[in-house]
Amino acid sequence: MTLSVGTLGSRGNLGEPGGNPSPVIAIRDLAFRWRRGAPVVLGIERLEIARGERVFIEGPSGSGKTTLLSLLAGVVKAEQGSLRILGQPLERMGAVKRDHFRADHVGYVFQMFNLIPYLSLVENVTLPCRFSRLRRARVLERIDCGGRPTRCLEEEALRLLDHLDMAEPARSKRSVTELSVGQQQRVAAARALMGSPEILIADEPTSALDSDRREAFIRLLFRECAETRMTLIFVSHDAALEPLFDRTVRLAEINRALGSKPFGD
Ligand SMILES: Nc1ncnc2c1ncn2[C@@H]1O[C@H](COP(=O)(O)OP(=O)(O)OP(=O)(O)O)[C@@H](O)[C@H]1O
Repeated sequence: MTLSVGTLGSRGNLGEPGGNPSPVIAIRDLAFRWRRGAPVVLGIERLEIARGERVFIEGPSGSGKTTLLSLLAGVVKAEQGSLRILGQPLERMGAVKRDHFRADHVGYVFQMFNLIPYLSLVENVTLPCRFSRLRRARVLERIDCGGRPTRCLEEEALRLLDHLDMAEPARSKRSVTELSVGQQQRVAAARALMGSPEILIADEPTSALDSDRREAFIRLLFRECAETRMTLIFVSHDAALEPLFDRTVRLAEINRALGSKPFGD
């Protein structure tokens, strides 16, 4: 099955200085198995996602949602087919290069948030800028702090936390361990947004929240993504959230490794 691209803009992808409206994510004939000899768990003929699109990934348990996110983030690599992110072929990159690529271009909100308990809220949020010079440079470009980069990073972290209604806990130096689940989630989102990565991936980030707070969180996420036309890939089991998104990708429909859809190894 072929999914069409919603063309939402034309900022040039990496390696395409002409600024063609090429997709931020492009998959062709991809096959992934967790280890050699094991069955293919994800087989996607074609999937394209445009810059700025907000995509809801839906599918039953075991259909490969988290596997797809791991591939998009470059945590794992497909043995067959091609996966281009920002025009770059991830399948041709080694693990170290993929780690750098992820640090520079992908923000990830994990299901369990993965905040670091011995760091302050602001330090948790500025973390991506320790791993990525590009994300750090983007913050420093945006804020003038009189040549004091650490202050710039802290200011940006506080701005993001403020937008996510977390400025007060950050200023009062609350520990990560004292935060509610909803508050931890917002810190995790601020961390993923820090340094404006082109792609934001969120894996079930709302599963611990009640429905009102889920929707409020998503709207906050949308607002931040819209500022830099970030592409949002969002996985959830909650069908009520689906209409908020530009598009839904149904893995049960496109994953040829599932059920009746034969997949030629
Ligand atoms: N690290 C792993 N090693 C081996 N197999 C795995 C691993 N992670 C997932 N799988 C297998 O890959 C398939 C897809 O799993 P995945 O976690 O991507 O599904 P999912 O749609 O995210 O499920 P859920 O909604 O339950 O989180 C399943 O058959 C699963 O058992």
